[in-house]
Amino acid sequence: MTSVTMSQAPSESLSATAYGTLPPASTPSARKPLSLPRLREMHAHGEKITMLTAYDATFAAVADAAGVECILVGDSLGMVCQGLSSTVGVTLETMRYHTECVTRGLRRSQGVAWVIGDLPFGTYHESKEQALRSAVVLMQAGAHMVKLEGGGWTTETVRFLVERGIPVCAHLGLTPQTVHALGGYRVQGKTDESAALLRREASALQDAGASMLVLEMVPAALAAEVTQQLTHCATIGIGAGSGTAGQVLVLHDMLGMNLGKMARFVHNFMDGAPSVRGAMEAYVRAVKNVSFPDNSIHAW
Ligand SMILES: Nc1nc(=O)c2c([nH]1)NC[C@@H]1CN(c3ccc(C(=O)N[C@@H](CCC(=O)O)C(=O)O)cc3)CN21
Ligand SMILES: CC(C)C(=O)C(=O)O
Ligand SMILES: [Mg+2]
Repeated sequence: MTSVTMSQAPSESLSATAYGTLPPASTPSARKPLSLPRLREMHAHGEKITMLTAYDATFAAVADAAGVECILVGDSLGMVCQGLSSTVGVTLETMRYHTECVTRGLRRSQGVAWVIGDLPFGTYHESKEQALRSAVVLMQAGAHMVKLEGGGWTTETVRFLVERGIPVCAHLGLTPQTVHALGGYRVQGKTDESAALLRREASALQDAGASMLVLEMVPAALAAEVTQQLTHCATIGIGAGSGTAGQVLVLHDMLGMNLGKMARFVHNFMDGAPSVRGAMEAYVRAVKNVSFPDNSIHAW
């Protein structure tokens, strides 16, 4: 009893000084902020990592309050918010603007989510120096980490950013920024050769210092294998089955809202949920207890 009082009193006064009055300890916003050490701990303990996209202040605050640990300001906003037919047309200025909206919402709601800014097409392709300049724009907008798409050719860039204190999330499998080279939004890593290449690239990205790796639209067995192979980099799946260290979905998709047809890996969490926050809480529960994704429905 004494130890509880002793350990709570100093942290309460410290928090009150730094952040003003905190909500009661039972509210989600009283959770510990996610950090790279906390991420490593979750990964090591096999606790699933939850991620959703968000593009504005209110949705970010609600997702955080629902217990979503990571918020990805995805360049999918080009398709979802701007009505583009791919993510290729999204600019760094647009990503900076939405990253600021999200981080402002989290600041005002005392949210603790880990914010990942998606580097858009063409802003990290030229050189590692260009990538650093682009990453700095998103970090100064409040992101904690940047994400970039691609395999071997990005490893030098990943190392350059990580050495300079910028946490990096890599992205393999279906990389939407290269949709025109891939010939559509198709499953990747189906052949022995492409699966072997993906395994090699995943290892190289981990060695370069990436602490997360999105695996998009790859067979569940391959994603599970890569997840086991990476001990220092947490895989985050989307259309990659239930064997990854965490999951991500596009916000509008999981709320049942889409301009075209839904991808197979999507589940509408508004089904049976009383509110948007309830749907997000259902998503967090389903990812944590590994009931989403269902490999017989949502994966390849
Ligand atoms: N709303 C939204 N959700 C996403 O998941 C998403 C975006 N936008 N924009 C960026 C990329 C593009 N993504 C996409 C887009 C289309 C399919 C799709 O049409 N999938 C079909 C066909 C699969 C196939 O041909 O093999 C499917 O049934 O899943 C999948 C992922 C994923 N990302
Ligand atoms: C689908 C996720 C991984 C993404 O990159 C985005 O939303 O832009
Ligand atoms: Mg993206």
